[in-house]
Amino acid sequence: MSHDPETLRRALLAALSSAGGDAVEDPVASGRVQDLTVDAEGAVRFALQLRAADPGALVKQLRGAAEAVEGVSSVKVNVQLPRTAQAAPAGGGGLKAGSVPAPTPRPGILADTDHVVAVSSGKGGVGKSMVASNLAVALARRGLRVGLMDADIYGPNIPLMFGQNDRPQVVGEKGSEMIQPLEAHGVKLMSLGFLLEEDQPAIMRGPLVTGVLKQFLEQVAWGALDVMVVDMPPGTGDAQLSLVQTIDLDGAVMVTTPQKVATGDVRRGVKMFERVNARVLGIVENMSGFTVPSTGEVFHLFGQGGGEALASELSLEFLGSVPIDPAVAAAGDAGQPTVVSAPDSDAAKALDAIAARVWEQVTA
Ligand SMILES: Nc1ncnc2c1ncn2[C@@H]1O[C@H](COP(=O)(O)OP(=O)(O)OP(=O)(O)O)[C@@H](O)[C@H]1O
Repeated sequence: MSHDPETLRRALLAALSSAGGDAVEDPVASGRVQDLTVDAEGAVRFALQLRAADPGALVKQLRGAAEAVEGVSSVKVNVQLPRTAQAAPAGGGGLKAGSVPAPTPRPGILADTDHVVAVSSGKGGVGKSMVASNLAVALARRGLRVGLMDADIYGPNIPLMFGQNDRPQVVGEKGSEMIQPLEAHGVKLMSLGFLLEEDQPAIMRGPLVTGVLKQFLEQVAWGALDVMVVDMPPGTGDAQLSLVQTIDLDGAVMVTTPQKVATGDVRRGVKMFERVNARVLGIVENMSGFTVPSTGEVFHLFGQGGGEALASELSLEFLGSVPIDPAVAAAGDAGQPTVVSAPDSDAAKALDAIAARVWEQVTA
């Protein structure tokens, strides 16, 4: 049965108006639902401007209400997060002239994923997996459909950070089986760590790495996602380069610590992304300083300001800094990313603001 787009539009606006319930001001009347379009096939798109006070489930509720309208075949919500003071852009706005690839439909791999963001670092141990995990969970808590792929197959940390070590299920007919991602804290997860024995090291050569990851991307039943976060292998070698070429990124977040040596590695990482025309969204400085809880005194154990200086030198956006916080390490070990385990900590607030800014950048 075909539906007149204008009738459908009216039905949609009515459904969206009341979808948030009493706790939320009517999202249509308040002008936060924008650019609603319906095509002849019943494919619906609209933008939703979130506010800081909105419940995390609001996007889901609105999407569900739209999907329930008769005649609607699919729903895409372009979620716009509230601006955060902490994540105000600095430096050159994150873009290098000429390095932005034209937006192209994602062919085959991740066809149902709107945006793909890689989290990368020039070297190991700087907190890349920690940033990737918290980024994914922070975005999921704002109602987005989020996937997290642990592509750090040399040391897959994501299962530990999410407290997950079950083996994923394989579903579907013989010959077209798909791996079902696990889910924790609202994020769909896949990691080579789920498929390896605990003490089995994942030592592979470059081409094998790419093969395994490509298979991951093709054979995992991710479903429709607003954003996929990819925890990249550390370093800037061939494996990383070919992975970047395989996944058609929206952009990369570079994680560094404040030391000089670490910023040198990031420089190489940024060059790698530029070589394949992938956009670098900006730089996150992790382990920026330690505040003594009893005195408030701050110790810059690993130096100070390296990430910000590097961002400005490379004309990249400085996305924010995450302090050293024992709660961050404890959260990782306890299987709960910090934005869940200690949401009021400075580290969690910084990570949440970074997530909001990253989303703003990929949807701008
Ligand atoms: N801001 C922080 N405060 C305290 N501990 C942190 C912080 N950031 C990271 N850590 C801890 O440092 C360790 C390394 O972090 P993580 O595994 O995220 O780094 P990585 O760059 O992904 O490392 P690898 O290269 O091994 O994958 C973890 O134990 C993590 O909990």
